[in-house]
Amino acid sequence: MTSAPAQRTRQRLRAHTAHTPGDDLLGRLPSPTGALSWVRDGEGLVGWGEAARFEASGPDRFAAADRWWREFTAALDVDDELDVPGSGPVAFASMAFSDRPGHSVLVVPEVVVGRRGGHTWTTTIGEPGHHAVRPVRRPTGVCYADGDLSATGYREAVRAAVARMRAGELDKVVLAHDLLAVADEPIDHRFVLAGLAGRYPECWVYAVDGLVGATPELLLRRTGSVVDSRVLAGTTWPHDGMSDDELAAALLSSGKNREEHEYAVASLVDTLRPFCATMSVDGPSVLRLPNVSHLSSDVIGELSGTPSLLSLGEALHPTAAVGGTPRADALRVIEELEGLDRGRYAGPVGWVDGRGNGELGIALRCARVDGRTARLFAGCGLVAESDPDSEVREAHAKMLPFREALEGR
Ligand SMILES: C=C(O[C@@H]1C=C(C(=O)O)C=C[C@H]1O)C(=O)O
Repeated sequence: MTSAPAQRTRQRLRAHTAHTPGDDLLGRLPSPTGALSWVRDGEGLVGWGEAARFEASGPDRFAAADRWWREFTAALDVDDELDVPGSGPVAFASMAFSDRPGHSVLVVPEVVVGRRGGHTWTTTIGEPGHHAVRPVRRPTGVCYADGDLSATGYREAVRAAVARMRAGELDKVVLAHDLLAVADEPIDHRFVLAGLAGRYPECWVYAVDGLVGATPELLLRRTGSVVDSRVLAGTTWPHDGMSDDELAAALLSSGKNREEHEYAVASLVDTLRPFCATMSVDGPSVLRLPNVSHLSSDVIGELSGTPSLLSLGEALHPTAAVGGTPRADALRVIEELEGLDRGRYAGPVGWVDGRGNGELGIALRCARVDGRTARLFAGCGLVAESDPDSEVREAHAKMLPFREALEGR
C-alpha cells in the first residue's frame, strides 16, 4: 500500500548531500511532531518533512518495503559529496512487531542532517517546503492510566506463561504490557528526545512516525559487507541497596538470566550465520544504564553475499530477546496471554540508505505518541524460573526512561 506523497516518486527527484556546519542534531528538528531521529551520543541522523512515505502491513511488510526503497532510490538523481553510510537518500523505517495486519512505515524526509566521525552533512530530497522553527515545549499535567494490560493483568499473564514453560510447552517467551500517559496539550516529541539523549548516551534515541524512544539493543547494522548486532537479554535494576558492582556480579552469575540471554544470542546467531562468511560473538558482559543493567553480547560478521538490511531484518525478527524460543510457540503464547496490540513496539526501527547500509534497532523503551497521549510499552523475557512480581518491577524499571523524559525529571 503506497500513500499519496509516495506517488510523487513518479517524477524524477533529486537528492543532494553537502557538508554543513553544526553539531547538535536533535536541536535542528523544527517541529513538535513529525520528528525523525536515530541518534546515539551526538552522532546519527535526524530528518523532517516528507519527500515520500511507504506503508506496508502483514507478513510481506519487509519485502514490500525493501522493493519500494530499491525502486525509489533507483529513480533518484543523487549528488552526494560525502559518500559515507547515511549520506545521500535515507529512509527512516519502523516495522510492526507482528505479521498480523498493522502499520509499518518507511519515511523519506525532505531534509536529513547527519553526523559521523566529527563531520556533519545535510541531504535534501526533492524541493523541501518551509518548516517554521517552533520552540520546544515541555509537557505539563502528565497523568498515567492503565493501558490494555494493567500491571496486575501483566502479573497474571506472566504467572500463566511460567506455568506453561514449567509444563514444557516452550523455553522462553517475552511478555509486555502498556501504560497510558496523558498530558494537558499535544506532546512535543523533541522534548522527550532531548531528555532521552541527555540521560542515555549509550542508547539509540529514535523517532519514526510518532514512535519515540531510546533503545539499547541493535538488531543489525550493515556497513558495506560488515554486519554487527548487540543482543541484550537478562536484566537487573537498582534494588536492596546493592552497589552497581554487586548488581553486575549477581547478573553475570545468575543462571536464570544467562539462560534468557543464551536463547536470545542463539536466535540471532543461528539466523545470521548462513548469510555470513565469518562471524564472532563477544560476551556476555554487563551493559550498565541508569535504570537497568543487561547482559549484553556483541556479534560481528562478514557477509558472504549482498542481502539488503531489510531482508536481513525480516529473517532475524523477532529474536528471542523480544519473541521467545521456539519462536513460533512463543509468538502463539504472546498472542494468547498479552491480549495487546504491540504495534511497532519491539519491531525493527532505524534507517536505510541508498547503498544498502543502515541500522535497525529493536524498538524498546518507547511510546507511541499521538497528540496528548503516549502509550508506553515494556516487556520482560521469561523462563520457567521467572518470578511474576520481579517481572512487574523489571517492566516498571524499563518504562522509567520514557516517563522521566516526558515529565522532564
Ligand atoms: C522486551 C524488552 O527488553 C528486552 C528484554 C530483556 C530482558 O528480559 O532481560 C532485556 C533487553 C531486551 O532485549 C523491553 O524493554 O520492553
